[in-house]
Amino acid sequence: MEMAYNEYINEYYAKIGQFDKMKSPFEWDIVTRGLVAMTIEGFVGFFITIMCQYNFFRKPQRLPISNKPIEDDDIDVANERQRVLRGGADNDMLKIENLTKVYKSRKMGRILAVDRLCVGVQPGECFGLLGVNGAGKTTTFKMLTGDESTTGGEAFINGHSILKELLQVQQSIGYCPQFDALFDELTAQEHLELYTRLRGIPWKDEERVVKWALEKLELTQYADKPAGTYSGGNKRKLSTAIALIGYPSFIFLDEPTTGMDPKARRFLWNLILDIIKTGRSLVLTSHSMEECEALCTRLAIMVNGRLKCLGSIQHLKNRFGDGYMITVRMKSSINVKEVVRFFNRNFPEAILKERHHTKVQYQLKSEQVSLAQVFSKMEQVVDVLGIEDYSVSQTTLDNVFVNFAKKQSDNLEQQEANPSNTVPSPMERVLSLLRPRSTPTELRALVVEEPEDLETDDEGLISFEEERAQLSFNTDTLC
Ligand SMILES: Nc1ncnc2c1ncn2[C@@H]1O[C@H](COP(=O)(O)OP(=O)(O)OP(=O)(O)O)[C@@H](O)[C@H]1O
Repeated sequence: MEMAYNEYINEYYAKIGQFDKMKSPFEWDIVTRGLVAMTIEGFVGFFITIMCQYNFFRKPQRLPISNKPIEDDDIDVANERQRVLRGGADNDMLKIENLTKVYKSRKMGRILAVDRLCVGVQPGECFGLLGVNGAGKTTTFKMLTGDESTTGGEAFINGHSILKELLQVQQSIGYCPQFDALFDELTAQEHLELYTRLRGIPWKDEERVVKWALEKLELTQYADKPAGTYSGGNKRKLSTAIALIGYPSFIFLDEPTTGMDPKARRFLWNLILDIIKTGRSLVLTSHSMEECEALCTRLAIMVNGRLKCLGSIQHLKNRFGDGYMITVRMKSSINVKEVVRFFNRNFPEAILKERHHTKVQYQLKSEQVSLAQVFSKMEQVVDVLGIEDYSVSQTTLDNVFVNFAKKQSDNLEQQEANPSNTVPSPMERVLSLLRPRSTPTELRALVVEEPEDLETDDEGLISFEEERAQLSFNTDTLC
């Protein structure tokens, strides 16, 4: 603007013949001043960015975590923990040892997002990480990919530590984040070119790799359109294509098929199956049980940051969902009580799973009653109880998931129930300094037995419960 204005004034002076008043655009107060300021700003900004990247300003505090078994762990989860901690997973592509993350936020207080996660993923495995919203899946991914710092524990990808060799880890992984990290103005072609260069793919191979990725994800027709104009499904495809660039040996896909149409979804599933066949490994999060059934060789369900069950799909169904689900739909809600009474009398072992306006659902173990008995008893009362229709099905992965999902506590609910977590007024802050600190809600439940002597420094062998107690007294220093 200043150059243009100066040019305009110069033209005027030239017209009236006052050539001595004309100024060069490079004079200090016209452009040079701005250029110098921008140069300094550029260097300072770059320096600050580098310092932030390497956590120069604030080193995340880490907690030593004991390798003791956790009492209420499920048997499969406990076995996996033992396998990992005793070195049985040393040859796995991914080894996670007691990975823990505590977030500290002004509004919510401290949140234990991931709690002592232990798991190993073998070569050629597609491992599914399931859980309701807020269970801690994305946080786990972020820690493994270096997006977030870890509060405790360690993980190895391809034998490289995420704490000490993050660069090597990042070179061997592909990551499709939950929210598309795309530049709206760049086209698919430009995105892929950018990532092939970041991945260090030789210039001569760039064109071939980009073409391969575009074709593999069926994005060729959108190659030259800006990503900002893509549909949700196509954005996911592009994010997945970016994750596959450079033939990474380990791939993290965070809800990759969200928003994709059924055809595109199946296409991606086939692609994932092809990847596994090449001996590479994959960790996947999804809210689609159908997807997990189609892809996952093993899966785990996460609740409140902890693994609640782990194993192959068939194993989980056998352990947690064995039996039948009987769904009864009534003509009117008046008969619901009658149906409940009928079940209590005839199938006393049946567990009431759901009860709605005109619908009830019961679960029955298959060894408790045969299918023939179920049908014969139901047929006798269809008309008497005013049953519109009923169905008997084997329990699905959905049922298993819903059972666990019910156990997830909602942080927001806790937050509302605990007014001490809300933002305090300045006066309250001053008063709180005079009061002894209380344990925040999220961690209070876990601080079951407070250690008698918190000062004990047992060379890093402090138990996790003690560590949590310490944590509660040490609010300000946590990252
Ligand atoms: N940056 C953050 N600061 C504070 N709390 C956070 C932050 N990120 C996540 N959380 C909290 O950590 C917990 C786990 O969140 P996370 O995003 O890992 O869940 P998720 O299982 O991936 O859920 P979704 O299925 O919705 O993606 C939640 O309670 C969430 O509120």
